[in-house]
Amino acid sequence: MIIGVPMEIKTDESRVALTVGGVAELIHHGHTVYIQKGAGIGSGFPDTLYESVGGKILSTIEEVYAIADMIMKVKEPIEAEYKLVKENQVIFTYFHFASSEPLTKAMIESKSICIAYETVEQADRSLPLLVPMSEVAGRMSVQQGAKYLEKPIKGRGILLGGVPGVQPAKVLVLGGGIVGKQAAKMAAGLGADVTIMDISLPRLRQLDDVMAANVTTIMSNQYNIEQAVQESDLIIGAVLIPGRKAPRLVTREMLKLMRPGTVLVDVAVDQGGCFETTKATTHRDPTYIIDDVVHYCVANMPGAVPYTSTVGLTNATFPYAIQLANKGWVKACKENKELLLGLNIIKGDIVYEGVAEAFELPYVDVNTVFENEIAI
Ligand SMILES: NC(=O)C1=CN([C@@H]2O[C@H](COP(=O)(O)OP(=O)(O)OC[C@H]3O[C@@H](n4cnc5c(N)ncnc54)[C@H](O)[C@@H]3O)[C@@H](O)[C@H]2O)C=CC1
Ligand SMILES: CC(=O)C(=O)O
Ligand SMILES: [Mg+2]
Repeated sequence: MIIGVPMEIKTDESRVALTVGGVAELIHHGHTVYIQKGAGIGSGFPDTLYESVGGKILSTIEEVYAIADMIMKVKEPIEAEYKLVKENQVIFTYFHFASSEPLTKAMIESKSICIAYETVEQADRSLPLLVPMSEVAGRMSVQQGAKYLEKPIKGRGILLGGVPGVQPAKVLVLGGGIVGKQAAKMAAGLGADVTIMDISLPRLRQLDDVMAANVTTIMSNQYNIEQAVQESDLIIGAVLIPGRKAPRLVTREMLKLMRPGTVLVDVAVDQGGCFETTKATTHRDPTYIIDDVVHYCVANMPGAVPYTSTVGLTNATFPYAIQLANKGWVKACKENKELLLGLNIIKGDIVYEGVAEAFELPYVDVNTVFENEIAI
């Protein structure tokens, strides 16, 4: 198979979809890998290193899309890339379709096969291709939150851990999954007074068992959230209902109850966000203020630490990529239930229910599509 790795062109996104080791392994299995010039530089992989293991460098993004049977990316195609995606081409990347109707419609029109990292799902319902980036974003959310709590950038002016004789900041984490757990660990490690809310009691039990004494677990409901936001300094949005739009837990009205300078970090922004006032921002211009409340809503947080994120991400994606390359998408997805759940759009049909529901578009059972594929 011919695999293409374009350079990420989302603002300040420096991750790349394959490491040099990954390229070497694909070539070892008989595949050809084209990498766009400079695609790996931000993650520490210069073109010469890719070439040293047999990777082929192409100068432009157009050439990469034109030649490849399968495109491996990190972030969803952005508008400039829509027209480059070809019929029957496999696109293996994060899509977060439920948060973007234009992207969904463009990929339907492209007639490509869209396999979304974020919906590949294991039998225990874990999301193996989201986990490593959620670990990064969870840890980063506290780093960013601490920074934006500083007064010169309009935060409350409070140090997360306080100092002896002074109370620490209060951190509220909405959603106690991967992002939430990592965020709580970091905030607790810095000495903050941390509360995690989740709707899953078993999850709250697990967290209670492993967290430090300065972390409290509370059931997530509208009343508890409304109470907690009033006394929190930093609120981290970390909820997820896989493949669907994030639930809006913090309303615009609730901002009025918060203290001026409260910082909201909405990690769930890539699924539409869990604050009503969330709108996606970029690393270059990461925050905005509404009602004196600082919002940080960067949809590709791990992109800012590509040395860590590229390796973390590709450690997880590579075992699936090699199956897609060796077997082709139909056989790979039929034989691997985890990959099957990654299929979101196939040649114009939406085969992931949450995405169809988000935009009230028709949903097609993936098995019907498979029957047609095999009949061809
Ligand atoms: N902005 C960025 O750069 C990044 C964003 N993310 C996003 O972060 C979000 C969280 O991801 P993970 O932690 O991996 O998901 P996860 O599935 O591990 O955890 C989500 C948690 O939210 C809980 N939840 C669902 N509804 C809730 C509610 N109403 N109240 C409280 N909790 C609720 C679930 O029970 C679950 O424990 C996702 O949208 C993911 O795409 C992940 C990585 C990077
Ligand atoms: C998960 C995701 O969207 C990211 O790592 O950018
Ligand atoms: Mg994202």
